[in-house]
Amino acid sequence: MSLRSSSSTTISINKPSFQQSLNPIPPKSTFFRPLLQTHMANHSPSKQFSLSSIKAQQFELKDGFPVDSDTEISYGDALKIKEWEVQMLQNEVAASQGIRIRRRPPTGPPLHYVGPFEFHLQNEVDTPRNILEEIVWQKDIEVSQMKGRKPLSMLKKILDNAPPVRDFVGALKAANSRTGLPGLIAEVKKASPSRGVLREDFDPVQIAKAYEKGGAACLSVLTDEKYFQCPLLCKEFVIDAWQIYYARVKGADAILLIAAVLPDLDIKYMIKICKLLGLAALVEVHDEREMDRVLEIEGVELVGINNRDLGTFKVDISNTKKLLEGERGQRIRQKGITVVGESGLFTPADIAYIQEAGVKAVLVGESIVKQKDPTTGITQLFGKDISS
Ligand SMILES: O=C(O)c1ccccc1NCC(=O)[C@H](O)[C@H](O)COP(=O)(O)O
Repeated sequence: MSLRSSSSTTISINKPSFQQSLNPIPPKSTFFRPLLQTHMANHSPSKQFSLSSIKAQQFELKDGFPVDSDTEISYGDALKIKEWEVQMLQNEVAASQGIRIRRRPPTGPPLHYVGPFEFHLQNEVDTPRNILEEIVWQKDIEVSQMKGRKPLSMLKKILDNAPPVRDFVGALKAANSRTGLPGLIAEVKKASPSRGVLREDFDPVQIAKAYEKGGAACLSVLTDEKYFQCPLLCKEFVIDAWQIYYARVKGADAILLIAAVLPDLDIKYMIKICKLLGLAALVEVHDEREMDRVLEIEGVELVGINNRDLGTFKVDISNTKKLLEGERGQRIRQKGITVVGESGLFTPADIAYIQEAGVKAVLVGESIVKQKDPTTGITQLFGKDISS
């Protein structure tokens, strides 16, 4: 749409400027409620715009620069601007915590709009900067659509029909005590953004059964119907509390929370929901700053150190060691946190290396899912049979 100022300069706002694939429906700000509520209380449209004659700050261009003017715009547009501002505020808060992944803007930013924040080039704002950001923006659309089909109220009604939660952390600890090796979370995945297709003949049930036979303590899969004895991690890009309920309804026993994506308040809130539902939360970090943030959050029992940088795909297993060294490592042990070493583990030497660093569990995908027989793949990975 466009606004026409008194000097008849046309200024476009809310232009559908996203990549086509990212723009089928208007997303909603569903999360970060405390912040959003505070922000909306201070900036509520009802405070700034009357319903009958809605006035908003607007801009005409003079010598190419925006100039405030008092003109009428629709209530809907005013709300869209607010929603966009709140989203930008969320990104600002996340950035202050070192989170480089931004949440998808609710609409294209108004061109030349100067709100509480200043914007620069349009492309900086409406184009994902790396694969993880793209995944998260796509997830926003997916979750909005799924929530439309299965609202939270509906999920809550069928929550009791879900199978009982199995003890995810307990299973890892038990495997560690039994074998003297890190408990294995075996990942069922057909492909990944960094490695492409890993297995053409992909039968998730057969692979999961082979993992179980090979001695996996837990399984990591995309949310699916439950077929297995092992506790299941729903390996998802969780950005909305709704996904946690959905995972539980589908039989998950644990979910993944990625610190590179979620601000502290979101992680705290989601951990509370996990506890309410009896789920374990695997909180994933990649660097020291993320680890330090997570160590400040109460109730974290399971931390995954991802050796893969999800922005660049670079894998370095010494990352696990680095994050478990010195005072930080001591703090983790004092807190009784179970640490999972994730990604890039291919050989018994790799397992020994990160076990030495202090992990009690590992999350492994590629090296075992690619094997013709994943059961044998597990034995080869650990250098011995860990099934009994
Ligand atoms: O694996 C990817 O390419 C990837 C890209 C973007 C986001 C997440 C991604 N993977 C998730 C994981 O971290 C791994 O699936 C998991 O840790 C197992 O790793 P691996 O044993 O190296 O398959």
